[in-house]
Formats: sequence, structure tokens, C-alpha cells
Amino acid sequence: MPSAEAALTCERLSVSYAGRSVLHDVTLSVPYGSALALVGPNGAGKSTLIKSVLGLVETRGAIRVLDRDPARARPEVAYVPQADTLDPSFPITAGEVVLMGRYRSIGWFRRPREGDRRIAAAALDQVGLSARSGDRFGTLSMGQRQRVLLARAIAAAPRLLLLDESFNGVDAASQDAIVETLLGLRAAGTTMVIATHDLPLARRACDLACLINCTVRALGAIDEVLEPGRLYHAMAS
Ligand SMILES: Nc1ncnc2c1ncn2[C@@H]1O[C@H](COP(=O)(O)OP(=O)(O)OP(=O)(O)O)[C@@H](O)[C@H]1O
Repeated sequence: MPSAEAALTCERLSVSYAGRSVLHDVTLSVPYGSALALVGPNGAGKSTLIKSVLGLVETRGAIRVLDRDPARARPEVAYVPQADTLDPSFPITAGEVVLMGRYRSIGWFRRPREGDRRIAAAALDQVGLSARSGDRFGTLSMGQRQRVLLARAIAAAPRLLLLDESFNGVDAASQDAIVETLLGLRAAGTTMVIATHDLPLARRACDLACLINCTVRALGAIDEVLEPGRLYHAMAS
């Protein structure tokens, strides 16, 4: 099985919920430093694959994350959820949300140090929202909230970054800020897996794509995989 060259490898990975198969024999690999767009229709199993990488669901087959089991790799993996899955009424500022990205290394019951605050501030700056640090998270636009969640993930300095539909409901300025940030992270060597329905944004941010619908329908260079004819055949078959 491939390993040292890849940040993520799945071999014949399968997941069932209550006996119903949602991922079947998924085999793929994501080299270190690449950004993979995970594309497929609703219910295709994209989020389930991300949960498998995070070690949150029971899997069959093999999965290696940063050359380890998912649970052991977890400290070096960061996850950006959809902003609308978070309660906007929670009384916390944007800066405090980003600082949460440091807790895995600080320890939940210790106070953040000056260095942690500096890293969190730099992450918020990276997504272009330094000026909003003291604003309550729930008062920001959906796109800005998504950027704050990306900054929280960056603050953890992950080797593998997972994004699940982070472009949904996001305004054009925030989309641009997110794509620029992702390109910067890629240039710095961070590996990424990005589940998205937004093909133009996937093309901007990623070098690889995987078409998935319960199993892998196509995998390779993004321009080839997302070529319209191929996209149609892969998803219709
Ligand atoms: N906890 C769960 N229990 C039972 N079924 C689930 C659970 N989570 C997801 N499913 C089902 O598994 C299938 C795959 O869901 P998943 O969320 O992984 O797909 P997705 O490709 O991310 O979809 P979307 O693009 O709509 O977010 C769907 O049919 C979904 O209803």
C-alpha cells in the first residue's frame, strides 16, 4: 500500500450507517502538498469520507492519514465545518473562535500564552479579518464566519486541512479571500481535501479532483477529471 508519498491513502474503504452502505471500496491517495477537490452529488458520501479521515466513523478497509491511523494523526489534522452548522447566538468574538484553534496544543484547561495569541492574530490576518477580531462571531456575514473558521483551522498549523462545503452561501469577496488563503497554504506545503459543489472554486484552489458517488468514479488532475464530458459520464454511470 502506498504511504510515504501520500498524506492520505484509502484502500477499499467502506462505511455503512445502520447496515446501509454509503461508501464502498473507495481507493484513493492524496500526495503531500496537493489539494484534492472531493466532488459528487448530494448524499454521495463526501462528508462521510471526511469523517473517516477524522476517525469519527467506523470504517472497513484501510485508511492512513499522515502515515498513521486517523486517531493518531488527529493532532495534525484540522477541519473547517460549514459556518451555518454553528450556533450564531453563542457569545464569543471572532478572535476567540480563532484562538480555539490553539487549544489542542495549549491543552483545554490552560491559558493561552502570548505566542498563541500572536499565531491566532496572524491566522485572522491571513483571511483578511484582523479588523473584526473583537466582533461577535454571530454578527459577521456567513462568508466572514466561514473565513473565521478557516483561520481557526490555520491557527492549529495542520499538516492536513479538511474543508466541508466551505464555499456555500459565501459572498464573492469571502470566496476570493478563502481561495487566496488556500493557495497560500498549499504553497507552504499544507495538504488539503476540499468537499465542494462549487466547481469553478475547486478549479481555482485544487490541483487534483475525485468524483465520488458512493465509490470513486474518477480521480486525477483536476482539469481532466472536471472536464464536462467526463464529469457527465462519471456521474451518470
Ligand atoms: N449519521 C448518519 N446516520 C445515517 N445515515 C447517514 C448519517 N450521516 C449521513 N448519512 C447518510 O449517508 C449518505 C451520505 O451522506 P454524506 O453526508 O456523507 O454525503 P455528502 O456527499 O456529504 O452529501 P451533501 O453533499 O448533501 O452534504 C446520505 O444518504 C446520508 O443521508
